[in-house]
Amino acid sequence: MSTKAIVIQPVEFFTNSQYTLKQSNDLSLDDFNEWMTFAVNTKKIAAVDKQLVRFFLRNIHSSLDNKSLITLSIFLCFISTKMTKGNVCVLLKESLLDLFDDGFYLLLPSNFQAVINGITTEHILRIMSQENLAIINANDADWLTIKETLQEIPPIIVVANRLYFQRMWQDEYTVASFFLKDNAQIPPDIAKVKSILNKDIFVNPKETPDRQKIASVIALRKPVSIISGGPGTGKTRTVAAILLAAIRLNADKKLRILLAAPTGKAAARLTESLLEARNSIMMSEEEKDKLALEALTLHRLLGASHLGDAFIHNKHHPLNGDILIVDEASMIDLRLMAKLIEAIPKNMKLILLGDRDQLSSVAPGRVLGELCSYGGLYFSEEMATALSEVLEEPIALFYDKQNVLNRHMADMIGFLTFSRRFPADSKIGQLARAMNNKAIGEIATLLNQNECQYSTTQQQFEHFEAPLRYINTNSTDEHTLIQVYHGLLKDCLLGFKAYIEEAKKHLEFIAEYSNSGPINDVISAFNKFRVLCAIHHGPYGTVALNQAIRVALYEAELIDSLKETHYFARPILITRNDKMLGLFNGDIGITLKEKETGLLKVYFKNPQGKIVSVSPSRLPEHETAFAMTVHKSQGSEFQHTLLVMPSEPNPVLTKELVYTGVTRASKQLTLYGTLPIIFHAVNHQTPRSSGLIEQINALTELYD
Ligand SMILES: Nc1ncnc2c1ncn2[C@@H]1O[C@H](COP(=O)(O)OP(=O)(O)OP(=O)(O)O)[C@@H](O)[C@H]1O
Repeated sequence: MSTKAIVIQPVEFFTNSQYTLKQSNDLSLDDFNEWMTFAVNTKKIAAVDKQLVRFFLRNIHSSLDNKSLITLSIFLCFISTKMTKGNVCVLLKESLLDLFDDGFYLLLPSNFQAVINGITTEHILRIMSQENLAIINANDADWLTIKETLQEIPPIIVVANRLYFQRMWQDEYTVASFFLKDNAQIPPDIAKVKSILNKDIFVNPKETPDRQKIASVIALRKPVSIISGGPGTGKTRTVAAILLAAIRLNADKKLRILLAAPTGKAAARLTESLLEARNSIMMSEEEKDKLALEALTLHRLLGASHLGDAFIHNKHHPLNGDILIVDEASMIDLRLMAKLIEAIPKNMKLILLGDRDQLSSVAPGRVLGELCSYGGLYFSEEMATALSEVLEEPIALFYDKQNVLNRHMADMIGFLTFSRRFPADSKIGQLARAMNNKAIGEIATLLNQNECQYSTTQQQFEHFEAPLRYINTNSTDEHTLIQVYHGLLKDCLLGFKAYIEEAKKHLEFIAEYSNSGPINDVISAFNKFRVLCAIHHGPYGTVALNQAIRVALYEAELIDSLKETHYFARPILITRNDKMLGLFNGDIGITLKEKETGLLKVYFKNPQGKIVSVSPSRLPEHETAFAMTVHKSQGSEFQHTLLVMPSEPNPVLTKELVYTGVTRASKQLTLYGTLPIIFHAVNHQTPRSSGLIEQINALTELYD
């Protein structure tokens, strides 16, 4: 590798342009529209927020006065911004001033701030109700009982203090009622379950009680179940056990088993892990063949059409199968969960797998996390009896009547807690657990003990091979900051070197994309190391780092182009679905040269393990992927993850984000950041408003 100096590129920072306040006491709706246009252009609100306000105002029929129209517009704009931030509903407060306290108020020019002064939320809701834009209900039960009689449902629904867009409420209702559906499936004989699970499947448990066995009994007995656990806690192994037990319980019929995950990468990992899991359980060759299953993306499973967001499989045309396993369920947003649920026939068993502590979906909802809040080590009397029968442990261990929060829900949730990937002495595991528990002192001790210093002789941070490295980026000294950036780029060079050398080694062999062996090797080499950032912008964001890594690779003569947009070994991250090409948001491809033509092609491995190639000019929206956001890394893991935190606090910094970033590392984690920023993140949880729990509770009361 060349020892030439690394050139650090200037970093672009987001600059705010100014909005000129119109000096008028007689504000009109046009003025608010003008402000919204400015706010969209300066990325203070999304274009969809503006469109939504205009859409609603078109449906106003009476002649509201100017002030009411402006106030209503501001309110609508506010609720739209909340929904675009991932909330399913808005939790209402008494006055608009209180309601807007999360920063929206400060976005507004002072003239508009003055307009909403003293206005109560009730006043706005009354206007919306009069205009037939909203229906107001005192509580969930009210709404559930009158829902059936309504001919036309207005676009906004208010239940107790929660305001929804109608579609969101409907999706939440679909999800809530699905999880409470009657058990139309007859649970298998518990004695048979016991003999099957205890024979070869679960031997020598690593913990007492054996939570993998508990989760298996739950999944075999309930039509819908959730298995949540951190990395390496045996979710896939438990699924293999459940499927094998189901096959043995149904020896007389051919079970139709479906596997799916939200992204292509997660689907490919599920296929691979399940194939691997078969080797850790004693089974016949015939049973092994039955478990050689291929996972699909959820979109493919449901049959995404080339037009619009409708699916081929829905309540009128449900899926065909007996058991459906969906992995990485924390990534499923409310909308997709509702669509999935609608496509599930009555006799199909659904098992959701995921890690409740990971980042939620980008779109509204935190479905898995919320559902998991019902789980624990307590069950209804019926389930507790079944469990103690199979586990041969006293019932008192599992059944404490006082603790049953909601027996319908608790009975379908199994938590796995023993991580085989991160045993007690694993530093990555210790850090992840400390972050999850918000154990600030423990985090500080772990990071301080593993802090690495810059070696001026080697011009890099020491101990590149260590399992946990912390590099403190906190400094006001320019020289130190430059050194940190140098060290960071040197780490990137060391991390990506093996991948680029692998790509170069095969340069002559990649004759065509059907020759998948070498391409697989290059993709695997790339997947061993990754830079993850919390954000896009700033010196420690993906944009600046991708640019700087490219320059560093060029300076080290690992890549030979600095000018062209597309270049040999450029990793590509797809950011927009292209159904025609079969490429989806989150897919990663590698730019290589086709030997025969000498042309660059981007090679992707699809969830079925096939290599597909696309000319760079035909790629849908994409970015460089040396550095990517933690959000985009969900469902993947890398041997060595280099996690880079920003130097300033940011609303995206949450406990779920750092936990997800840290747990993407399977063997080595290098963390660039500062303790105050890491503590700031750990102390913030993803703020998402939803009424899923309230709806489930209200429905439980109705059903009971
Ligand atoms: N009961 C068990 N007996 C033996 N090995 C097990 C058992 N449970 C899990 N393992 C092993 O532990 C490792 C992790 O298990 P698994 O892949 O099922 O975890 P996971 O929770 O699905 O991981 P991921 O976070 O990658 O999704 C695998 O090598 C698996 O074979």
